[in-house]
Amino acid sequence: MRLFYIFQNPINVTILRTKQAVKSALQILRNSQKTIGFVPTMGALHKGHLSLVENAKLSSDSVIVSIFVNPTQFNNKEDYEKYPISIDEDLKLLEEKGVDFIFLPSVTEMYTGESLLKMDFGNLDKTLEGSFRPGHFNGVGVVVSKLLNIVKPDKSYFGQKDLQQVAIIKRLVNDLSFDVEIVVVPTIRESDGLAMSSRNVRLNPEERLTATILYNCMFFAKTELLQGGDWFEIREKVAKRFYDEPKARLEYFELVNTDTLEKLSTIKYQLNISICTAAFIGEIRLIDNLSIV
Ligand SMILES: Nc1ncnc2c1ncn2[C@@H]1O[C@H](COP(=O)(O)OP(=O)(O)OP(=O)(O)O)[C@@H](O)[C@H]1O
Ligand SMILES: CC(C)(CO)[C@@H](O)C(=O)[O-]
Ligand code: BAL
Repeated sequence: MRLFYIFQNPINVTILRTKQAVKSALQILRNSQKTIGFVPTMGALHKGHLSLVENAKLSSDSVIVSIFVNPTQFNNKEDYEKYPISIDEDLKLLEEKGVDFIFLPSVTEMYTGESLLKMDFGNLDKTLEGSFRPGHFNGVGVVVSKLLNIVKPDKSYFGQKDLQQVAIIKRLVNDLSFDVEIVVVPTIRESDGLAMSSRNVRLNPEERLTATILYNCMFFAKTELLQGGDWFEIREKVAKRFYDEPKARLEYFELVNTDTLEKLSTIKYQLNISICTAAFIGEIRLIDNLSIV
């Protein structure tokens, strides 16, 4: 019985709720030359997040995961209020994965009053998500800067699913000389292609089936492009597929340079190209992207 109990609780994860607690706990590691891998999240964890944790475990001595639903990156009040929260389940999953520390700050621990700092990333935050979620990347830029300053990791892990976020964070880290390596982890998908996302739990069963339209359209477009198809004709066909699906509403479907996010109309003479898309499935807004070349 006792052995069983020990087996069920093999790892001791430490929960840190304040900046000071993070500082003290990680200083001990730094003093003994241990490398620190950091995975920032907003919780409601799934296999996509766990893949970031696995990558961190492989290349860092100690792993810290933050769970913080950052209010300043939500441009839509209802999206913030309905953002899925499953702390108990999250802690269990992270403990099973062998994470060393979980940073679980409150909003008042992260923000004292209104955040006045404004970040401008040029074209990077004006296009794609930036056009539809005003202020979103300012909120992401500020909170990621705060988290990196608090944790001071050697490496920090982000998902390719949020391609624009990756481009912006790389730029942020470079421009502000954060001493951290940004590691980008491929998108983990369900067996039918849907990118794993915390917001997927808000889809009803019918919407969950419809949600495959994002991946299916990107896959269709990629196949046509690689066979020499014209981008604008392909996009017309994609728009029609969305139009014919009453539960889906397309916001954008763009061909872009993966690093600069510059919009493209051909895959000729270029490398590093992705399709990026966002769509509402019912009331739930999902994003995804697919690398072309
Ligand atoms: N399917 C996935 N595969 C790999 N990484 C992912 C995946 N989904 C999210 N991530 C990454 O996990 C980190 C935390 O993301 P976050 O907590 O916002 O989850 P999410 O699933 O993207 O939620 P949502 O998009 O609904 O806000 C980000 O770096 C994000 O890119
Ligand atoms: C990077 C992040 C944790 C900042 O709140 C968030 O944008 C996310 O989960 O992708
Ligand atoms: N991973 C994206 C976070 C957001 O939608 O706010």
